Amino acid sequence: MLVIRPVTLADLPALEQLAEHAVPRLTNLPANRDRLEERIVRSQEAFESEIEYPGNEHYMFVLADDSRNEVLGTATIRAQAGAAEAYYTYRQETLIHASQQLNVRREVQTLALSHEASDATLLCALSLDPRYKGTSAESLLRRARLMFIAQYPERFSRILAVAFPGFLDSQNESPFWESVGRHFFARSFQEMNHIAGVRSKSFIAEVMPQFPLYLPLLTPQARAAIGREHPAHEEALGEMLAEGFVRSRHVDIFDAGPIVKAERERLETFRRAAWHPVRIRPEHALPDAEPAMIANQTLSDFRCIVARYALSPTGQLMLSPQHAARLGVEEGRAVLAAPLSLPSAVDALDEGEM
Ligand SMILES: NC(=[NH2+])NCCC[C@H](N)C(=O)O
Repeated sequence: MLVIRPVTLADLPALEQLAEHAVPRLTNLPANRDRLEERIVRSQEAFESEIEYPGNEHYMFVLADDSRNEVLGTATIRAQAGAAEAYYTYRQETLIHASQQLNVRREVQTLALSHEASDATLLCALSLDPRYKGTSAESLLRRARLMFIAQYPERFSRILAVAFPGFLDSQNESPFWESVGRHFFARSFQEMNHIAGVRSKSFIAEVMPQFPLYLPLLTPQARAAIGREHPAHEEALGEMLAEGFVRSRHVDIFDAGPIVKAERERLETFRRAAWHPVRIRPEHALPDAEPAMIANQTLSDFRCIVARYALSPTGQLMLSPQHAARLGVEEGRAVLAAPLSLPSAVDALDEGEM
């Protein structure tokens, strides 16, 4: 049975595999044993600390098949994207170049370096065993983090954001990086991505251009990549848009991948999540019902599974003994449930942003 739980040190070898096989490689999941070990320890500290407001915590989860003792995926929440160092993005802006004398008026699109997303809580570092791609396990891995945030709102920001890996061409090169970053760091995109994950990021502040970039001066390939996700992340972006995230004006500074964001109360999972007391019933006696994410209420023993959303007439959530055992709940304890299905996505720019 598949379950989401906090990471432990025993998961280190599996995490290394997941980091190595992430497509593309992820800055927040460096394929480096020492860095991963630090991240696990840091996550354990976050789960065990008493926290009143978001700071520099990382909460790292794994998707595990507990019966086979296998780790199939991982995902992280960074409580505050820019808690220790600033979180860098490019913000899409419009400048108007006008001359009354010459009777010209031109709108020019620019990208300006920004730290505006630093306060947001970031959902990041998701990597999944490819055998589970497109299954409910993938949705569980991606969205169980929302079930966790819903339970511990004081630990997170009101604004949630996700930065999707940006477009790479068939040679695995980033056209945006080739047109922008490459002029400042004589390294390939893949090397930079690695350095950003394994070393400190202060080099970004030191070397990235400080002035706005004028889009007409970039290559057409670079312009076309702005706000475009990596082909392997199309469905994931679609799911987050269906969840209620909207595209922001911010994009990644290396590959121009899209950054989506939302006030957490607007997300489907938050709006539809409800507490129910548990009633344990034998598997064969459970009525058919839509699948839901179901989470227990224990911080450092957090568990979230997919099971049927079978409610008794008096509002108890009926679980099989196996499911109850996975969640570590007894009859009468409360669990949080939210439907797994989502309405179809609306792809829009955040209207709150000018
Ligand atoms: N794709 C990347 N590795 N981007 C570089 C890191 C940028 C990121 N927004 C940060 O400040 O941490």
